[in-house]
Amino acid sequence: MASTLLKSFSTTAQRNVGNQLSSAMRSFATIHVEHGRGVWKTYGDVNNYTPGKFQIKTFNKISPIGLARLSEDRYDIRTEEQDAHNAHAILLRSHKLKEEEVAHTVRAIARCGAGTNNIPVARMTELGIPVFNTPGANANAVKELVICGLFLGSRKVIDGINHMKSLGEQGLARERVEKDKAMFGGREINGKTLAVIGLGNIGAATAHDAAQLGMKVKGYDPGLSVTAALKLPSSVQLSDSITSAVADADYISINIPYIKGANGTHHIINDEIIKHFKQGAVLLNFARGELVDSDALKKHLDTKDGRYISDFPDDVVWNHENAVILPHLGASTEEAEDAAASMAADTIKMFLEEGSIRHSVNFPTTSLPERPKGTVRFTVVNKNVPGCLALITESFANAGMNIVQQINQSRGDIAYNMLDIDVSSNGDVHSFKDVQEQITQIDHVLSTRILFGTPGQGYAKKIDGEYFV
Ligand SMILES: NC(=O)C1=CN([C@@H]2O[C@H](COP(=O)(O)OP(=O)(O)OC[C@H]3O[C@@H](n4cnc5c(N)ncnc54)[C@H](O)[C@@H]3O)[C@@H](O)[C@H]2O)C=CC1
Ligand SMILES: O=C(O)C(=O)COP(=O)(O)O
Repeated sequence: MASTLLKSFSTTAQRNVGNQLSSAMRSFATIHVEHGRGVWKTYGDVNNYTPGKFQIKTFNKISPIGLARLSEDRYDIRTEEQDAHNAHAILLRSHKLKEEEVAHTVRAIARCGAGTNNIPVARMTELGIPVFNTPGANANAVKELVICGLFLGSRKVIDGINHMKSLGEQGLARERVEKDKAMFGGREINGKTLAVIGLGNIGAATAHDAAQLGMKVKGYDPGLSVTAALKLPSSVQLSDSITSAVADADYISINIPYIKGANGTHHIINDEIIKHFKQGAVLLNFARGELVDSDALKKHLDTKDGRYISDFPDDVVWNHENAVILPHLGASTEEAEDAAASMAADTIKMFLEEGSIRHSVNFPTTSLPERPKGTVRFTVVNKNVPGCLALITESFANAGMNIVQQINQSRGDIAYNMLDIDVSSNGDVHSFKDVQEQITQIDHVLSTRILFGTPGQGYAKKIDGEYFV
């Protein structure tokens, strides 16, 4: 393949490593790479591209405390309303992200929260884009609302409040209060049984606090890790199926991710499960609306005096007298918003500036020790197929470049590589761009980056043989 890059090894190659690297970084600040089908070339300017800063596209209200971790000198933060067609990363909460909102320049997406069902994760994996979330950052906020839900499901607090408003409007509150309260009797949670479906960050915290409040707690989670199990109170009784967990429960809290498709969790709480619910059982859904089959649930509310406390819209039971529907408030506390946005910002920063990966839902956790002086860091995303890694390392060897340290990790269909290359071994910035070009062309390689420390440079992406920055 023809390259229009001019090679200029001569002078730079002789300089000491420090000069060489800073010279390379200066050259990089002016190099922009345009990619077209089968062609790789450089040119001087790219419309609306801001050299030197990473552009971050945000959706939803992201906590300013979190965003402040992305310093103004290195990050250009754009809101939903602002143009950001050269965005390097996306930060969002519950916005339902469409593929067309992910510009070809986007290298990463971070969800300030737990659930990533609003992001087309499978497609992002195909495109080689890591998706991150913030495990545990908003769990306490949700747990507190689940505990509140236990009380809302036991005591007719909301009906009582509405009644008092209505009496107040008629000037009858004092006269009627003692007589009317008999309409709003309830029960206590102490001594009752709670089944927690999903014992992750929220479920485990809920199990813990419910036990403290005197409840008998049962739990079901086929993916329970040993670490998570050790954090659970010893009194929690583990069940081997949802059915056995819910069978004798007065309260059921569902705290699992929503996953579409085969082996997913769509309508996991369906007629089959709900028919095992006890008379008067209260279902708490602070996870996702789609986990529950509302038609089946309605029968439980209609015929078995069941209750439903949910954080999500529902077309069937939204106005049922036994349902309390909240406007997705679980994570809407200052503390949770700050914690989730801060964790997401730190994760994105780490990925953009160092290439390290943590808290990803589709990429392997990957990190290298700090980049040694006199090295340039490459990262490569490729499909997890045999032989790819050998071709990548061979490209450096063919260019006479020495790999100082490297790591290759895989997860499912994707593999991720970080490689620190000795800059004294060969050439200047153009030699590195040449190697990047060769690596990007390898079959199954999806994207490559050179991290020079100059933000916003050195990215190349290949989709169906077509290159993009
Ligand atoms: N209402 C709100 O504002 C919020 C809602 N959420 C929802 O809650 C969910 C859980 O959040 P976290 O506890 O932070 O996540 P997490 O990842 O810490 O825990 C999820 C747990 O569910 C388990 N699980 C998965 N599939 C299961 C199944 N079929 N049956 C039983 N257990 C299963 C997993 O093994 C894991 O332990 C999120 O995915 C999100 O949908 C999370 C945060 C805020
Ligand atoms: O973290 C989650 O999964 C949530 O549901 C929280 O959503 P939010 O960030 O409040 O829009």
